[in-house]
Amino acid sequence: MGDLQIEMLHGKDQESQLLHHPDRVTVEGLIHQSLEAKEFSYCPYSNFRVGAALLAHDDRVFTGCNVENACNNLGVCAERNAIAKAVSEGRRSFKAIAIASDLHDQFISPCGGCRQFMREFGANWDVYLTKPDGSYIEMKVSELLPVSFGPEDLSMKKVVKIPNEY
Ligand SMILES: O=c1ccn([C@H]2C[C@H](O)[C@@H](CO)O2)c(=O)[nH]1
Ligand SMILES: [Zn+2]
Repeated sequence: MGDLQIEMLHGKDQESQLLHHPDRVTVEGLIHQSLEAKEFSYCPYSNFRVGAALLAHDDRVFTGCNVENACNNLGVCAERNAIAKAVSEGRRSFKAIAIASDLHDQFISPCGGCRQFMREFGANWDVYLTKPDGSYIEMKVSELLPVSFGPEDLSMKKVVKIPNEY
């Protein structure tokens, strides 16, 4: 590694930087923000609070909580809420998302819809599945949603050309 690169890594968790992961302090901060976001959860139907904190490429953090509805299927998950906030403020590139719930013994696992929503913005970024004590496991979007379908697939070669107008 060149001197310049070493200098750029100065003061950071070098291994994390080399692996293109956020450093430990950043990860812990993001988890803390997901736990805080959980406090705003609106979940009168499930009583299942979820919070998310999404780290964009420019290091801005967007938080989200689940927001339920009397018309049940209109509820939105914490992760999707955070992603929609970020995209609606011009961010489409993400480093990581932390997800928090109140489950005592389990790491919160995102639903299938949220996995697909994350995958829309790339498969190679980090997801931290946490417990309320701040412990976590780290997974890539691609591990949570293997053999995924994404935006690139829409423009792959097809056997027939479907005209725009029928
Ligand atoms: O990863 C998850 C799992 C569940 N929920 C929400 C959806 C619903 O409001 C409640 C119960 O499923 O928790 C999330 O927001 N994120
Ligand atoms: Zn979800």
